[in-house]
Amino acid sequence: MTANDESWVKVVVRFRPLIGTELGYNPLTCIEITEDQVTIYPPGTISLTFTFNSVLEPISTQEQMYDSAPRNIVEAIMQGFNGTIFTYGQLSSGKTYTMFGETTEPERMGIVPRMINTIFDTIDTADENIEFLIKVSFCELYMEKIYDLLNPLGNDLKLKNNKKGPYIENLREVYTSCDFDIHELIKVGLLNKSHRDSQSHGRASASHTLFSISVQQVTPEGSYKVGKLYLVDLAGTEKGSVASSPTFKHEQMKSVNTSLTTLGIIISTLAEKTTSFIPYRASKLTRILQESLGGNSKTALIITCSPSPLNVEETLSSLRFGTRVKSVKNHPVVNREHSLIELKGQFVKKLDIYHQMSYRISVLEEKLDKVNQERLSLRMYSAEDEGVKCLVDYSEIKQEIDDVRDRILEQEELKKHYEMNIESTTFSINELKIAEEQHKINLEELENQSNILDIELKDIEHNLEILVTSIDTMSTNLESENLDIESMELTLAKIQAEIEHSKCQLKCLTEMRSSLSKAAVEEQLRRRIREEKDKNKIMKEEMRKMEYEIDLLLFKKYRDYIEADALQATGKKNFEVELAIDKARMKFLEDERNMNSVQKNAKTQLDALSKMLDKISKEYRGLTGQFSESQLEKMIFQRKSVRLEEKVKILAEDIDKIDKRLARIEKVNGNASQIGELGRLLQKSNSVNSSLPSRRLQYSINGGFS
Ligand SMILES: Nc1ncnc2c1ncn2[C@@H]1O[C@H](COP(=O)(O)OP(=O)(O)OP(=O)(O)O)[C@@H](O)[C@H]1O
Repeated sequence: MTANDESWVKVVVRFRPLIGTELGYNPLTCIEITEDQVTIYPPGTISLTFTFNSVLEPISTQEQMYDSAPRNIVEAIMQGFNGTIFTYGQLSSGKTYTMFGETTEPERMGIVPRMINTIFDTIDTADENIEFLIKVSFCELYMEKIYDLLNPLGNDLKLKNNKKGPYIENLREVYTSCDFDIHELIKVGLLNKSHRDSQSHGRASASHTLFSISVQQVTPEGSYKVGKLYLVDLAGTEKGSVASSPTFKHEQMKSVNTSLTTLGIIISTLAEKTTSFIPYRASKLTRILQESLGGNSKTALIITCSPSPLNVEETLSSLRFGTRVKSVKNHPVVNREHSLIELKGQFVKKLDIYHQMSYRISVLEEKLDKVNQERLSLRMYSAEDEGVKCLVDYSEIKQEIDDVRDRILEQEELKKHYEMNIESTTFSINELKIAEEQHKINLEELENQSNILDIELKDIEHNLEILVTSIDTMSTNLESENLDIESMELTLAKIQAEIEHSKCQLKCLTEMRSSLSKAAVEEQLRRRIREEKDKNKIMKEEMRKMEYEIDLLLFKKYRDYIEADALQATGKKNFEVELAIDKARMKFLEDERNMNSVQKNAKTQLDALSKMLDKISKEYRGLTGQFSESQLEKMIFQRKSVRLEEKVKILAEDIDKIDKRLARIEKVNGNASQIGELGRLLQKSNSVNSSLPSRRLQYSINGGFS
């Protein structure tokens, strides 16, 4: 089997040694291997024989397995082909052992570690001018979800398509230049896998693992070829009579079945060639491996089987699957691209051959002309048998000419091909030139933009300086405003103390006023007047009584006078009566005097009280006015203090904003693409800046903020 072999899907069957309960079963095996064939003897029924590219005994070594097909595919990768190696089989049939083996023991190493050695052996012996670029990825497909085994955070990755075909988005691809690194990466990947497997029962058997390595080679002339290899350890097929885990859940089985059934359908469709539609998109596995199945890839399927009659059904099922895969034809081609220098070199060589051929044709044509001339002269002069000889010579030459013509045609074909190549290359060159021109224009534009950006940057720096200065000024203003606020607060406290004092005074006055209210004074006065009037009344009563007594005495006197006249004896009595009258008159006058003085006193007191009342009222009015003034002043100060607080808040916010902008500006300074943003920020900052002095102005004009 060579790398250039035409049908490039190889199927190898590998039987593993007996394990577990198989060792105690009788008969031990139901298989017979003869070279590329295996005959299965199912208990109680007829035997079936299958032929494959290779069938490996249970005692086969890992090296024999690697040499059966994988090695050729790996070598083909180094020639620029794509390749895929699958391991397929029932649960615990030896898929993982075949694919990875035991990486610590060289003899028991599986395909993957051996593949790495082959690649690096080839690199070691290759032309030292060739540059190799190697990248690897390692992922797991479980329940139709893709997990990155080289990145523990790479869960449920998306499968996307680009013009090259399907690819896994965000899958970590590690570039590496030494085999040790790749061995380490595999260890890391397997560790991640076993960690994930331990979190979910049955996952190990229900997941497909995909290891991929791509090798790109670049010559000093610029041509390159790239080969990509997929190594796929498929999930176990559904029924595993020996080791099927009780934890292998229904959903897991369903998912495994979906992908493996799709794989089977695709392989059957490709083998039968009944339709051109291949349902690659039915599962993620087949989508990823599209090129490996019926496409541009050299593919090997390694079917792992148990030799025990206990697993005969699964073994037969796997072998039938392998038979179908065998009929699939892939069409691998080298993924190569020649450099322009190489194409030109080839063209020059072919041109040289063409010129040589043309020269030979002209020589032969000359020869032919000569022969024709000879033949003519022979026809004219020679016998018939001699003519036959000449004709024989002529046919040989003709044959030679025809050959040469064919070769010329071939060369012309080649020439055309190379001309086309050159044409397309020239076209590409022209396109490149156009692209270069465009690139130059873009470059110029970029330079212009860069200049503009430089200017803008300078502007920004300048504005920044202004901004910093204005921030300083604002800070100073803020400080002085803070001082203002402090002094205003002091004044306010004083005023509040005064208001409190005034309130106390007012309270006292109010109390005084209530105790000395006009009504009360009036009432007091009225009472006194009433008392005086009563006294006066009593005195008047007494006076009336006295007048009555006087009248009575006068009457008596008159009567006595009359009687004295008459009697002249009553002269003494008259004198006594006149004396009593004089006394009563004197008392009356005194009482009248007393009453007048009491009235006079009461009036003086009333006047004094009225005056006092007026004075108190005046004082009360003054204090009330003072109190309302204080209240007004307090309100004004309160309003002023609120405004000042608001102003302080605005200033603090402005400073905060400016700080943030400054931080952003610093950030933006290093990134020219964000300069527009910076400009906007700066404008905003400037507007903030410019708005501040106007506020201050307003404040100073109005004696406060409005
Ligand atoms: N060719 C072989 N030589 C020696 N031991 C083998 C061979 N093949 C498989 N084994 C052993 O058989 C057991 C099962 O193999 P392995 O785990 O590779 O099976 P599997 O098909 O990958 O299982 P699963 O489907 O569960 O992933 C392991 O203990 C392994 O070491």
